[in-house]
Amino acid sequence: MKTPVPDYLEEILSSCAHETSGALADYIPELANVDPDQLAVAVCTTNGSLYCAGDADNAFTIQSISKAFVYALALQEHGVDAVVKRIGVEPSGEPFNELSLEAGSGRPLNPMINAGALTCHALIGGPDCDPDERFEKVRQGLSAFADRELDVDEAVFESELADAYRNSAIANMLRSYGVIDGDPADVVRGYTRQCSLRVTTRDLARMAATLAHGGVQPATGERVVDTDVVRQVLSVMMTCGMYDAAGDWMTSCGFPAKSGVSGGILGALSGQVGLATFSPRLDDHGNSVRGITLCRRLSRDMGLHIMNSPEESQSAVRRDRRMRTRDGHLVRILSLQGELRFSGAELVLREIAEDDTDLERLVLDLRRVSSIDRVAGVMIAEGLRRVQQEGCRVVLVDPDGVLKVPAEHPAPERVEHLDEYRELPRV
Ligand SMILES: NC(=O)CC[C@H](N)C(=O)O
Repeated sequence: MKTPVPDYLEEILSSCAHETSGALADYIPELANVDPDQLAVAVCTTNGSLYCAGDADNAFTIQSISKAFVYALALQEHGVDAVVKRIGVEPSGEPFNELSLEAGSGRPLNPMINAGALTCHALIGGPDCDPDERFEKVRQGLSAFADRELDVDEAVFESELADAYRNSAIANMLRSYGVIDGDPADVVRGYTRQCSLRVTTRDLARMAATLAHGGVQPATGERVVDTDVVRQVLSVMMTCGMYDAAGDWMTSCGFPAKSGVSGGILGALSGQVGLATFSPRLDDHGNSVRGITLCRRLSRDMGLHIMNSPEESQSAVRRDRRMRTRDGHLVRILSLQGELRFSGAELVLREIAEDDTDLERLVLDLRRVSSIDRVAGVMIAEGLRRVQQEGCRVVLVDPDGVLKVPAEHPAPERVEHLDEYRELPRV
């Protein structure tokens, strides 16, 4: 059997291949020289399966997509609180290269606009780090996300640096307000090199999958950043990743994403997939026109919108039986199923709490439960502790050990199967 995923990706590429609206970014002269018809998509799951279509191995510069990853590296190095003191997390509603700081705090509004990204670059390695060493830390960090040594497109770098008046103005503003230390020219140079790192659509999908996988690179198994760092990065991507088109993006695509002026878009949905698109023509916000069309399709077809209503889920309680043992004890057997989270655990606890019979034995059959998350585990363990305290004997049928009972709670009895109770007469 040939998996249908590549055919699907080919199909969505051909459905938007005819679109030619938008324009190449030309404020970086070298970017105006690329082939505008390039088109690619790549999807990488959190278990490392990668699917590509179109020009997925064509190289282009990462540009603003680097901001999400350098933010991750800064958070990892300094901790979330320290970074949030320096760079805000509010969507700016302004173009990415606006000269603006948050009223009151004087911080850049967020790390996805240039003011925040320049500040973020400067945080890597601390204030005394040599600028070349700082860039090398950034390059190595991004390479770890991609599982490939990334290098710089020197022509794009020189081309942007020669014309970097706007970013120099922003860096000088940051220096004058004491947001960055050191020479603003070094920060602009390092940041511009960071934006000139060369990637392919395939690389971006791998980098995205590392975010979707909680900071662990799916192919290497290497932890690149911690889970709390990833949560912070994805949250800021969700609210600020598409600049002044963030609201439109949220409603139509609804997954955390970051775009760059060379035409890439990277998106990540926690626990599921990382994805990337590449098409160089941009809309007025600086986002790839066909990239947005592709992301809308992917979101709709693959159910990636984080606000989608969950599919109708089964009740956590699959069966509820009462029996009396031969020696006369009343037993209630609750058979549970599925993935137990807060609402499932609440249902189970309510069923037990509302039991007005003189319950002497409670059997929880967990063989059809696939997982119990942390909150549901704590709730059920506490419920069981309480019924045990009231003198009820609790038995778990949990051969796979899905319920982890905290050490300080009385350990319930565990049996492998229900045979002991199966032949008993029903009440
Ligand atoms: N939106 C972008 O991709 C902008 C990145 C570009 N290097 C800049 O700083 O202007």
